[in-house]
Amino acid sequence: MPTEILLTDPPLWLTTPLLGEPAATALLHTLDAELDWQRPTLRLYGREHVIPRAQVWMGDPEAHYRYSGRDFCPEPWHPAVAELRDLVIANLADQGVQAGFNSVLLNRYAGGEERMGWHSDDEPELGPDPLIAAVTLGAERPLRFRWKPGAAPAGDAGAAAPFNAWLPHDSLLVMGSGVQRQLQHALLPRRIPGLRISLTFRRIQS
Ligand SMILES: O=C(O)CCC(=O)C(=O)O
Ligand SMILES: [Fe+2]
Repeated sequence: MPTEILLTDPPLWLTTPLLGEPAATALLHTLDAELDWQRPTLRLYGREHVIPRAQVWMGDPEAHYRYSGRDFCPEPWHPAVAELRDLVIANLADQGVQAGFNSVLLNRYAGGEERMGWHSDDEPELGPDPLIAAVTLGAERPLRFRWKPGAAPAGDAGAAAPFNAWLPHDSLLVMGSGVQRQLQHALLPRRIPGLRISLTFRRIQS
């Protein structure tokens, strides 16, 4: 499986394809049809906002998670998601990376206007230095990265600039050690039509 290295320090890389066809497209439709997609409201600066996407939180029963001030209890693993989790773990093992995931946040973007704002996946439950594996199915959109203040690599100005990681259908983006500490990422609205579902596998420490 071809791998494209986006950053070496901290490590950020993209592997495509992951499942191959027709499996990847079949999985997109299975998840779209069979999951109980939720649009919770979040409190931001004292006001309630419906999130601009839909989501499902899934995982082992003990993998509780606080996100934007709310406590999420995971849904049990859908068999297709559990199978994908194991494939991602095997793919990482092939690349010499030991990883275990007890939970996944699934995000469903109905079209280009749906989005996720700037953040790092740095909640305390994830531990000091999480490895997060993000699978994309459906429309190809860019995940935008920007360096946190003081974290950008020294040297030429280009290395410190924000950049896009284009995430094609059936791809695996790995955010390794230091990515959450040094960078933020966002899925910004773009005039790119089509359904996209992402699965960000994580390990919650208990
Ligand atoms: O949809 C994406 O690719 C990004 C999702 C993400 O950043 C997250 O689930 O924390
Ligand atoms: Fe994220």
